[in-house]
Amino acid sequence: MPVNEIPLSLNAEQLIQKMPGVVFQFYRTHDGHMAFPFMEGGGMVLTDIDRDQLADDANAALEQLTGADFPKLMSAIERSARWMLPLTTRFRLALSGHKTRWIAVSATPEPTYLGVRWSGIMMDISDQVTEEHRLRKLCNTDPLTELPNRRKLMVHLTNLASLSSRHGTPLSIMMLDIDHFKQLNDRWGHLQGDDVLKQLATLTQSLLRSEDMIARLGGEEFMAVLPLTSVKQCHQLADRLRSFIAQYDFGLGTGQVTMSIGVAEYRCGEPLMNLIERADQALYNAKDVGRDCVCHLP
Ligand SMILES: Nc1nc2c(ncn2[C@@H]2O[C@H](COP(=O)(O)OP(=O)(O)OP(=O)(O)O)[C@@H](O)[C@H]2O)c(=O)[nH]1
Repeated sequence: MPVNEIPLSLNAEQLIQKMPGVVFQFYRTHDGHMAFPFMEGGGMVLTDIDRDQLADDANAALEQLTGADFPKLMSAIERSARWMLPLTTRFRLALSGHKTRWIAVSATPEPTYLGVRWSGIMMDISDQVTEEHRLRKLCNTDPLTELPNRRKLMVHLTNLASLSSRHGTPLSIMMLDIDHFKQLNDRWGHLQGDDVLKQLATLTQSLLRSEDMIARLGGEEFMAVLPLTSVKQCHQLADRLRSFIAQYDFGLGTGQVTMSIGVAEYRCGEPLMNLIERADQALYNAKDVGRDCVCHLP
């Protein structure tokens, strides 16, 4: 039978019931009253929702949205209403007995004498959001040590530098490099080398504050970013870290793994590359004067 002759088994209303999402109309009156006079469909979104209440008054239900999602949704609605632009946003919905679900909204506004009316759809996009989070983590994480990678660190450092410039607060970095790692690999094997990198990641993370970030830049090189820390404090901390590592066993016997560390403090408004180059140069000096030490440029 030709495709255009296949009979429709459902009318529009039945079709909406079978959709994996919700079709709705939403009003916001001039005095801020909100309501969903029409809301039909299938999928998770409608479980648990009192549609009669929403048809009457949606304010109370919307105010229960998780965390920052209520103000975010309200400002998206405001923007859409003001400029008559499509309303496109996402928010979390806590359904009792279920994990919090992510809902995507897409709706078209039109002015009415009462206020603004939107017609649109809502879909449960929780699986898609979980996948997005997984991919984002993958993009920002070093697979061997599970530390943040260079990309994540640079975003973090850029934000902290901007805060430091704005508030005049100190910000320092450490560039850390394992000494003679090639020899360690040659002597104990690459797998043991990998294990040292992993242990080092756990160790340094446990010795730093939770607001500090340590990232693996690649190979045997790491960088730590320390907000609200002067270069003097950073130097002291780096030396404590260095000394702890030099005395740590790593399963190879103490004294087998040492690190050289270069430290530098951010100068208000300077390009980040200058800061990184100073720490790098300090690290180079630390290697030059015999390794297992901390240096900073005068
Ligand atoms: N096991 C292991 N080794 C790595 C990894 N990434 C880089 N390396 C090794 O790290 C070694 C780094 O060697 P070099 O750059 O010569 O530095 P080094 O031997 O530490 O010497 P200095 O830094 O001058 O003290 C190389 O042999 C790399 O193969 C990794 O993920 N796992």
